[in-house]
Amino acid sequence: MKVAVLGAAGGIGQALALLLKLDLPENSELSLYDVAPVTPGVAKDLSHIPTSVKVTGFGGDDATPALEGADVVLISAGVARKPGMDRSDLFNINAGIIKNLVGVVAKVAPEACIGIITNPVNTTVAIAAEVLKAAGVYNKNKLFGITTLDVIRAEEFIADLKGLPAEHVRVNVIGGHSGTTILPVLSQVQGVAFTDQEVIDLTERIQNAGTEVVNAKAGGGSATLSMARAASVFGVRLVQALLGKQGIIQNAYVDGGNSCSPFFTQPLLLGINGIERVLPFGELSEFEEKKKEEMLEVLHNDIQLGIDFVANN
Ligand SMILES: NC(=O)c1ccc[n+]([C@@H]2O[C@H](COP(=O)([O-])OP(=O)(O)OC[C@H]3O[C@@H](n4cnc5c(N)ncnc54)[C@H](O)[C@@H]3O)[C@@H](O)[C@H]2O)c1
Ligand SMILES: O=C(O)C[C@H](O)C(=O)O
Repeated sequence: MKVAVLGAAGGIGQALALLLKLDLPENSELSLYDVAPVTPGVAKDLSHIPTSVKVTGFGGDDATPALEGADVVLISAGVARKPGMDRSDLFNINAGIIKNLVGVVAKVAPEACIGIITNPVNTTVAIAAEVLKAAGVYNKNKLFGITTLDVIRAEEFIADLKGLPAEHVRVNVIGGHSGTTILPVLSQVQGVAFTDQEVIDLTERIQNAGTEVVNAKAGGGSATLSMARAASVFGVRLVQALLGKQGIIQNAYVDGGNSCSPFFTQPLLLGINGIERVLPFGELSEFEEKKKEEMLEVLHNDIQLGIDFVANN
């Protein structure tokens, strides 16, 4: 399997490349691309780590050589937030980046699974879908918004609050990836009881965790190391499923035929062709059902913004 990382010289990209070099299945190929000229050097640096994962790197304006033969494409190319910004403020710059890069993927690696990291994810995934549709190569089972960071954050926050090993906590996070569209389904967490106030506080903290990091980095960007971990978990599990490993369930933001939204984050059974089955997100508490209904207008508007962007550009 060949995995390409687009945006590979960035804060997420370099850390993600390191983790994939270490964690991808034996004899996988890792291809790095970024407009930054340092990218071949990032690959050379990683190539000195003794694993069977072979790394190549490409800089400049053309992603084509990095995408040749790619089975999975992970995209973190784009700008990150500064304090005072919402993820939607990144749209004006990142929309064009995603449109252009996915256009190259459509030409060079039309069968690849695509994982979008670049914000605003609620919108950039819709942009990617429209670009792939226009190229005649759209496969809804192979396009993912990577929202795994919300899941690992929820697991850590709950473990910390309840004094549990984070490795033993599993949380289903649904919706999208911005503010109130991020909905952790705390009522489904096994073996843990929450007071009503804990549910309110935890939900808000998980929804605002990105901003927590942006503010703490004081203008130095947004989450990179935790995102690299999240994206590497997603990427490695997707590759394992593509290679035939059974029973891999992963939440991601997808065109899953959910009646509540054209794109929605929910549990997925992964398989050799990407999404094998979209799984139900299960029963929600009254609080969660209310939060879900409240977020849908924002989510729908975010998605429409992406559709309109491709239609008009
Ligand atoms: N999905 C999530 O949960 C999540 C989490 C954290 C960050 N993000 C998003 O990921 C993106 C990247 O964040 P970062 O901290 O790595 O930013 P960064 O600025 O450190 O890195 C971005 C990289 O993209 C590259 N780039 C820009 N335009 C490009 C193009 N056209 N082709 C190829 N490469 C290009 C830049 O050269 C840079 O190396 C941001 O949009 C951020 O909001 C998403
Ligand atoms: O918050 C951001 O801008 C980055 C990312 O979406 C996050 O959740 O950390």
